[in-house]
Amino acid sequence: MITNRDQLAGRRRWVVKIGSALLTADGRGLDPERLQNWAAQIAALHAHGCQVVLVSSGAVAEGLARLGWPKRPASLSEVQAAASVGQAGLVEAYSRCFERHGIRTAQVLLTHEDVAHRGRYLNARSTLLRLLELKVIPIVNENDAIATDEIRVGDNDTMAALTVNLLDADGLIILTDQAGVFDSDPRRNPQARLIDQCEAHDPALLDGAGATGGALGRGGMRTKVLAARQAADSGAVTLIADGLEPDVLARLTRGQPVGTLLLPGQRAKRAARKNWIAGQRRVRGSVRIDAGAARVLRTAGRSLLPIGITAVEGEFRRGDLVACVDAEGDEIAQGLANYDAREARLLIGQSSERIQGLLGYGGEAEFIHRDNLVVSREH
Ligand SMILES: Nc1ncnc2c1ncn2[C@@H]1O[C@H](COP(=O)(O)OP(=O)(O)O)[C@@H](O)[C@H]1O
Ligand SMILES: N[C@@H](CCC(=O)OP(=O)(O)O)C(=O)O
Repeated sequence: MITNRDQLAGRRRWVVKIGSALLTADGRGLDPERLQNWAAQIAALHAHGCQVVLVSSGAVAEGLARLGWPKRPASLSEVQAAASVGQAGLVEAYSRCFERHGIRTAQVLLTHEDVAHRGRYLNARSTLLRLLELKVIPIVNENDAIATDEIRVGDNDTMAALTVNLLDADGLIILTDQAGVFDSDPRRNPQARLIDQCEAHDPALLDGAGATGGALGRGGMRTKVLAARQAADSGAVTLIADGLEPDVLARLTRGQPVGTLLLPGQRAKRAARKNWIAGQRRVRGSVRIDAGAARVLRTAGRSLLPIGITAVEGEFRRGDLVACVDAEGDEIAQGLANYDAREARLLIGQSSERIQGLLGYGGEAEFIHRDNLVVSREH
C-alpha cells in the first residue's frame, strides 16, 4: 500500500483528468498550446511504459466558443447541444496533438449507466482495457449529449474516479487551475495553505473544499476530494495539481513534491469491481462446478472456465450476477457471467477453444473472469 510519494515511481496505470478551467483560454474555446503540452507529457509517460486514460472535460466550453455563445446557457438542451458541438472539436484537437507523437487516440463517451449497469460495465471495461493493450489513449468524457439530469454523473472528477475503479488503475491525477488542495478555497482566502499529503478519507479535508467551480467547471474542490475517496476505496492514490506547472505529469508520477497527494489509507484494498459485485444483491442464476474448479476458485483465485461447469440453473444474461455452487450445493463464489444462460448450457464441460465453434462467435475464454469473481466465505 502506498504511504508516501517515494512509492509512486513505477506505478503503471494512471487516469489523468483535465478540467474545463484549465483547457480553455479565458473561455475562448480550447487552448491548443496547453493541449499540445499535455499530449507531449502523456507521450513521455507512454514511452516509459505507463498506460494512461485521459478523462477530459472541455466539450461544453469548446461548444460555446464554436457556437459564439458568451456563457453557459441555462437550458439543458442548449448545454447538450453545445457539448455535442464541442466534443467533436475536443477529440479532434487531442488526436492532432497525439499524432505528432505517433500515438492514436479513441473517444469513449460514458454515461452513468455504462458504469452502473452490469452488462455495460463489463463492456466499458473490456473496451478500455483493449485500447490500452493497443497502446491507444482513450479520451473519456461523459456523454453530455444524452445524459439527462437523472442519470448523469455530473462532473468529470467523479467520472475519472469511476474510471479508476473500472480499470483498477494505480492512480488518479486531477489537473486543475490550483496548485492542489488548500485548507480553504484559495480564491477566497489568500492565507489558504496547500496540503502536501493526507488521507483521502480525512474528514478535515472536506471542510475547506468549496463546492463551486469556476465559470465553466462543475464541481469545485469538493467533487475532487470525493473522487479521491472513491479512488481510495479501490486502493488508488490521487494527486491533485496545477496542470500548468511545467512537466507536472512526469514530476507527479516520479514522486516529486508537487500538488497534493491523497492516500488510500488503511482501507483494505479490495478491487472496486469486487466491492461492486459484492454489493449486487440479485443473483440471477447459478452454475454447478466440479471439484477441480471449486478448488482453484477457492484457493488459487482463478477464473471459472466453461470446462469446470457441470450444470446451469436459471435464466441470466451476460453481465448478470451468477452463483457458483459445488456438487453438494454449497456456494463457492459469485461473479459476473460472460455468457447468458442459453450460451452457458451449450458450453457445459467444454474447453475454451471450442467456444467459437459451439456458439458461432468468439468471446471471452472464461465463463467468469477472476477479476469479476468474489469467493464466498468458507462454511
Ligand atoms: N480547498 C480548496 N483548495 C483548492 N481549490 C479550491 C478549494 N475549495 C474550492 N476550490 C476551488 O475549486 C476550483 C477548481 O474547481 P473547478 O473550477 O471545478 O476546476 P476544474 O474545471 O479543474 O474541475 C479552484 O479554482 C478553487 O477556486
Ligand atoms: N462533460 C463536461 C465537463 C463537466 C465537468 O466536470 O467539468 P470540470 O469540473 O471542469 O471537469 C464537458 O466536457 O464540458
